[in-house]
Formats: sequence, C-alpha cells, structure tokens
Amino acid sequence: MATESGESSPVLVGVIGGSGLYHLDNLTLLKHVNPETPWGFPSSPIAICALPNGTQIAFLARHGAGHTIPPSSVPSRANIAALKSLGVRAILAFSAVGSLREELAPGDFVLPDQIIDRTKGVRPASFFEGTSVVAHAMFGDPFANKLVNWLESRVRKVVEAAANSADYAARGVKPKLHTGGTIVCMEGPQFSTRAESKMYRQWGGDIINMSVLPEAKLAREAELGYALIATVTDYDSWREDESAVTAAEVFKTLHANANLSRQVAATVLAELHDAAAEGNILDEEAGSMKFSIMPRSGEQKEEDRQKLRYILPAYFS
Ligand SMILES: CSC[C@H]1O[C@H](OP(=O)(O)O)[C@H](O)[C@@H]1O
Ligand SMILES: Nc1ncnc2[nH]cnc12
Repeated sequence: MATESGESSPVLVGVIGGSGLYHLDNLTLLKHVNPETPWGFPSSPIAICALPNGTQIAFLARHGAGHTIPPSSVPSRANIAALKSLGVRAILAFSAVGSLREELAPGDFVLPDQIIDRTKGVRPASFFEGTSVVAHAMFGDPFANKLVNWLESRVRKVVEAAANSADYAARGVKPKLHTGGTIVCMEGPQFSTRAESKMYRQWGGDIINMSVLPEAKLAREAELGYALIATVTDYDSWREDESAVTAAEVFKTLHANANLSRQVAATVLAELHDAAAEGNILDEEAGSMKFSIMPRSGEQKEEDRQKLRYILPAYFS
C-alpha cells in the first residue's frame, strides 16, 4: 500500500473481526479498499489502518460492517483472496465461541489447535473448486503453529492484565487464556441441540463456532499464516441444569470480549507485522502448496490458471 506521503508500506497483517468486533482501537483509518477478486467482493470494504508507529494493517469485518451476513454466506474465498491481494501474510482471526468444557468460562480466550468440521458442504471451501486444477492442501495442523506459539505469551499478558484490572474485578470476572483445544465448526445459523452439544464433548470438542471453516482452509490454500483467537461467550447447550444457549446470552459477554480483543490487537499488531516481515514464524505456510497441486501438466485451463494466479502467483504465472 502506498502511504499518504507516497512511499510504499507493506500490509503484512490482516485482522478478521467476528461477532461484536467491527473495528479496532487506536488506529488511524487511511482508506477503505474493496478489491473485486475472482471470487467476488469481500464481506465489507477492508479498512487499511495505521498503528501509532505508522505500521499499516488491514481490518475486515467477517459478517459485514453492519453484521448483515450469516455464517453460511460469509464470502470466505473473497475475504482471504482480497487480504492476500493486499500483501497480507498473516491473519489474526477473532471469533465468538461457545464452550463445551466447564473450565472454559464465558469471558475466557482460547487459542485452539484443532478443528472438527461440522459444516454441511454448502460453503465453497476451496479456491480450486470448479476449476481444472486439483489441489490437496495439508491440513493436519489447521492453524499456523509457529504463529500461535508466538501469540501465546503476548495474548496471555493482555488477558492477565485484564483479569487484574478494576474493570473486570467490578464485574467479578477473571478472564483466562487457554492454549490448545479443538474447535467444532457447525453450520448454523441455529445453535446446537443438547444432544449435539453432548456429542461434540464426547468427540473431544472444547469450543464451538460457525465461522472458522472454510476460512482456515482457504488461508492455508493461499499460503497465509492463520491463527484464531476464540473468545468464549456461553456454555452452549450441554449443561443439564442450565438453559440452552441463546443469542441474548451470547450478547451479554460479546461487548467485554470485543473490548479485550481490541486490547490484544493493539498490543500484538506492530510486533506481529515485524515478525511477519522477517518470515520465520510463517515459514511453514509459505511454499506449502508447491507439492499439493496436481496435475502439473498442460491440462490446466488458462482461464483457471489466471484465476488462481490471484492467490498463488508463484505457481500460476
Ligand atoms: C452471535 S452467536 C453465533 C455467531 O457468532 C460467531 O461469529 P464469529 O465467529 O464471526 O465471531 C459464530 O461463529 C457464529 O457465527
Ligand atoms: N454456542 C455457540 N455455538 C456456535 N457458535 C457460537 N458462537 C458463540 N457461541 C456459539
């Protein structure tokens, strides 16, 4: 991105805000961009913002600025492709999630390391879908491990500081950060039944949302580092003596979680930009599609190659 003074400054970090998180704090809005990708337009225009030190980042509201897009209709391919087209290498995605474990309380933050896919096949989940190019991305470790490890101590500091703050003390809440764990991604938009919620617990699920897929898969196909900061809003529907989750219950915690998410972003973004520039924390994702794409022959249609060049210029030049 060219800065206002005209010199070029790369936008290496993209933030995807989920339910309740429609903007970040302490940033100077430089401009909005709305790239038309081969997969259409992103959920909302992307805000290119400067941090206090001048570093530029991109912010995208997953459900649109006015939360008009339900989880099954989020244009995830356009979102990821648009961020990649801006030069982004690492995505910090925030999501409101339900808890499937007693110890993961509303207000807590989680950095999950695994995903169970309970979407129903209605969301386009690959950039290669509908093209003459077949690719099988690695997805055993669905989040960027090094990026997640890098985030852990930094996010913990912010969450611990909040836990000791007068604001949280006044509300009798002490948020914690949990690392590792499995997130179940369901289709929605209705919440789970009690039977489903209990089944996910038996499967090893720890938290649940409607958004991490196909976002994480597409980030991997685009060779972007992707980490999810999950913010717990409710106990879903598995607790025998408690009422099942409602949107009203989610909203109770959403605002505080979004404020803490903004503090996390304000603390990590400048340093994350520098780490992304250096590249070490993203070296597992960069180049990861090289041996995933087949066939490597002249069978690939030129129009498909052109489309895929948008996200993977190195392989479709
Ligand atoms: C508002 S409750 C359900 C809704 O919240 C989460 O959204 P996001 O992940 O974008 O924060 C969840 O995935 C559902 O889409
Ligand atoms: N219980 C829940 N199920 C699915 N997505 C959610 N997002 C927030 N809480 C949720």
